[in-house]
Amino acid sequence: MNLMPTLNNSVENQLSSSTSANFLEFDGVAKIYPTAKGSYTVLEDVNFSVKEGEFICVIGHSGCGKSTLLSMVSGLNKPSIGEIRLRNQPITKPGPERMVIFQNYSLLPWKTAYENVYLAVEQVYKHKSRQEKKEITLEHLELVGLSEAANKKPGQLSGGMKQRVAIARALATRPEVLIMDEPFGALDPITREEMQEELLKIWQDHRCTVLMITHDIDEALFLSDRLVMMTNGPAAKIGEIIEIPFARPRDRMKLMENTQYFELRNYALDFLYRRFAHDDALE
Ligand SMILES: Nc1ncnc2c1ncn2[C@@H]1O[C@H](COP(=O)(O)OP(=O)(O)OP(=O)(O)O)[C@@H](O)[C@H]1O
Repeated sequence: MNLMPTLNNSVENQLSSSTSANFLEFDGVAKIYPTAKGSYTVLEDVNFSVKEGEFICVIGHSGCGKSTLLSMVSGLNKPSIGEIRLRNQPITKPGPERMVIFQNYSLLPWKTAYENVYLAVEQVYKHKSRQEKKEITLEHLELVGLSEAANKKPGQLSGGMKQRVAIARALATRPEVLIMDEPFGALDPITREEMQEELLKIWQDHRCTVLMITHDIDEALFLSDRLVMMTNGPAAKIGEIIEIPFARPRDRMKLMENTQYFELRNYALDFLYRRFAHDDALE
């Protein structure tokens, strides 16, 4: 089968076709770190537009600059050249409309699940009453199936439950952009698949824009609308963008019966292991 209608091989085409979307735009972005040995260019000439409500996965070999790229969307890091704009406004600092979820959950270990979520709610909804903030917190713990565990501390929760708390905490602040840096990387394969399905359900209901780093091609094909594949660093760029055409809601078993799924999977594997092979093996 010819993959060409599905694969958008030209970053330039991608740009010209999506500039009208201009929800989130990467415009000539480069990141150069000063090091003891001189300047180190991590990312170079990244141009990319994301539509509102899209689910984007980013894949690439270890060290190519995926986290650096998304940390610039969060505002925790700044481009050295170019800019990233959200609704035409350059991103210069962190903001509650952009929330980040990390692999290691980053929960406060001495606070309960409820308190971890409540703290974020309190920071964003300063004008709301205590009762309203409580309701928002409980609603989001329920959303991720953790009402029963609200009073447990992170040390009493499994990895999947801790990541659910992190998702509840991020979503409770109603972000426009959810940035996820390998959120399920520390989970066992079964919990990981469960979390992917939960995330899709939540995303379908709440419809924020998601940017997610993953090392797992199957995860990317199951979750995303488009898969951004990075070239190797230094000076990594967007190599290719694959449009993932599968209808939603997605059913993992049905996807596995779809020959196009394996064609896309093989295409992505070929990109990573042959065309941009690297010493560090992906999963
Ligand atoms: N503050 C910094 N100063 C200098 N170099 C840095 C700094 N932060 C990151 N780097 C380097 O930038 C490169 C990209 O790092 P980054 O964490 O963005 O990659 P990544 O693709 O997310 O990697 P991984 O998949 O292993 O998490 C790496 O070589 C890293 O060592």
